[in-house]
Amino acid sequence: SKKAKIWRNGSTNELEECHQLLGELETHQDAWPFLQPVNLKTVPGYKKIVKKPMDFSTIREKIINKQYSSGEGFKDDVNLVFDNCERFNEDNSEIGKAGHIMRTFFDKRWTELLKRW
Ligand SMILES: CO[C@H](O)CCc1ccc(O)cc1
Repeated sequence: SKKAKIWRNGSTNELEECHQLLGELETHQDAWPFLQPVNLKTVPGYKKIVKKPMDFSTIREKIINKQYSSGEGFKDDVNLVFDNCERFNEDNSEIGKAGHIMRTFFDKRWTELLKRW
C-alpha cells in the first residue's frame, strides 16, 4: 500500500493517511452496505428519515476533489455513515450489525492515526 508522505517538518500528510484508511474501510468484509449511496427511490422512508446521507464512494470523491481541509472533516463523514446506519436499522439486523463492526474497526484505526499526528 502507498506509504504516507512524511513532510519536511516530520508531520504526516493527514489527508493521504485518510485516503489509505478509506481503502481499508472499503475492502473490509462488512463494508458492503456502505460502499455506495442508499437508493432513495427504492428504500422506503430513507430519504425522509436520514437527513444527510453519506457512503464510502462519496467520501472517496470528496477526498479526490480536495473537499476536506483536514482529517477532521473526513472523520465526521465516516461517523455520519455509521450514525445514519444506527438511525435506520435495528442493532441486531444484518446491516445494523455490519455498521457496529465497521464503526469499531474505524474507531481503532482512527485512534492509532491520531497517536501518530
Ligand atoms: C446502509 O444501508 C442503509 O441503512 C439502508 C439499509 C436497508 C436498505 C434496504 C432495505 O430493504 C433495508 C435496509
